[in-house]
Amino acid sequence: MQWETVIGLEVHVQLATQSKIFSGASTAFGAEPNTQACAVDLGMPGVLPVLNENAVAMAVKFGLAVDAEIPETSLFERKNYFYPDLPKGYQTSQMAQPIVGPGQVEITLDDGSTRSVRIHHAHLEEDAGKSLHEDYHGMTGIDLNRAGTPLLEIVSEPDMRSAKEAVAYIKALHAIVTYLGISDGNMAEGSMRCDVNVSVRPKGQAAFGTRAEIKNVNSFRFVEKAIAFEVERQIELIEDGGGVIQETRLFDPERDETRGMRTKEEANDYRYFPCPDLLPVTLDSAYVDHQRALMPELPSEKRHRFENQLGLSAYDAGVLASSRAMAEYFEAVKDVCGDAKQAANWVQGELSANLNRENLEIGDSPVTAEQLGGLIQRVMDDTISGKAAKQVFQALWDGEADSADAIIEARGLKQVTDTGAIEGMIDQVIADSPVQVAQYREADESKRGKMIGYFVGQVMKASRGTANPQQVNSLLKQKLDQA
Ligand SMILES: Nc1ncnc2c1ncn2[C@@H]1O[C@H](COP(=O)(O)OP(=O)(O)OP(=O)(O)O)[C@@H](O)[C@H]1O
Ligand SMILES: [Mg+2]
Ligand SMILES: [Mg+2]
Repeated sequence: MQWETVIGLEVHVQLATQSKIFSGASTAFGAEPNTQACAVDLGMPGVLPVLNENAVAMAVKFGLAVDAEIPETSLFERKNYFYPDLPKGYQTSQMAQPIVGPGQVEITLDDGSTRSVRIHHAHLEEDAGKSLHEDYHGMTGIDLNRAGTPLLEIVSEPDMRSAKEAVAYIKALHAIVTYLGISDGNMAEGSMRCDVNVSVRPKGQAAFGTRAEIKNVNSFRFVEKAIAFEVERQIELIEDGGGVIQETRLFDPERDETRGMRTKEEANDYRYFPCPDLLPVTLDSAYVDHQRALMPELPSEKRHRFENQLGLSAYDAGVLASSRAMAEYFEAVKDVCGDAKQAANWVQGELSANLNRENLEIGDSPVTAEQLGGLIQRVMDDTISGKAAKQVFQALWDGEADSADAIIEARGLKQVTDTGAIEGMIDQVIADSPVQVAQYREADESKRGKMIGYFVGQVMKASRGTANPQQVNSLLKQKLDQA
């Protein structure tokens, strides 16, 4: 039997506000446990939540970035459940009337093809606290610092059909939220967490199979592994005559497997009801237009501009626009050297190879955009050869000096463009190679182009690579053709 995988994702994005969604407590990461949870975050009696306007603005910007409808009215509701990290006994969330309506995201697969994934909706909610199982000698500690941190939960339609598509989708969301500056997107610190819903069905069947939901998968690689394991588990279950039950599972990154946690609650188990402490949120079109005007250029817009205005290939444009940091670095290099194609080649070639090798993000590159732009300038104005440029790059990377010019000077890499000096070397090579010269002069014009390579090589060797190859070529031609 041929099986088809169906995937839908719930992605929780931590919004980059300074304070919490309903209180003034700080959201800074890494503070001492329980120093950043105030009475509002804990739901103490007699306190009232006040909605953080920045969280609203961020959610609206996200909605506009995915072509979503922004409903005029949205509503906060209480989602009631008991858990030690939720002392309030309910999470303030949105259900029936979320802040962002249906939209869509364009995803790019490894082969460069694109497709669209529909967004069902996105809603605002508060985060819960965190259980700390490791550090307390057999006891579980509860850190409530995270309680009340604003989250945007982005719920996709079950539109993805492979782990690769799911990863491409998360990457597309990551690019959007970091471009918008509404989240730092740091997956290791939990700023983006995915619940992965997976089901399988016989190929050709219209109805979906029963889904399992894998909670809190927090890296691109784990998403891929969790899906691979889950798909196999479900197919095996069904082929053995059993069935998948709708449940919440946990991914164990040490064993690359998912394990059952609890059977899935139905929405009505949560007894959602409108939060009596918070007014409905009403956004008029002037507000939405204002937010639209504040939006920066988005990944897909940048990609199209790189392609259409700067003349880059679709592939190059896609890679360079994939993160805001990469796009900004590339544009800074281009502005210094004045040539988009050269800038693209160097950023994706030499620079990326070095970053990958040392496992660095572009933001941590030891070579700055100004330095790389300066180096490319020296290649373009023929001060150094392409070969010498690689040496200079490496020296910049190693911190040998702080500009390409200083390294070129110190290492004596300047190309010889003085015609007299080059002519002297050419004359010497011609005098030393009587046999080759005779062969060249007897040969047809059509063969000479190839034969000249020998002489160019000799002259370059004599100059230790510093002669300008184009100049060597044309001067050699003149001299050899003369006699
Ligand atoms: N048969 C299916 N196979 C795979 N994914 C599915 C299937 N049915 C629904 N999904 C996906 O599951 C997700 C359901 O998320 P949603 O937030 O609506 O509900 P939930 O998981 O029940 O609620 P909660 O927010 O409490 O986890 C969506 O992303 C949807 O696309
Ligand atoms: Mg959900
Ligand atoms: Mg869910």
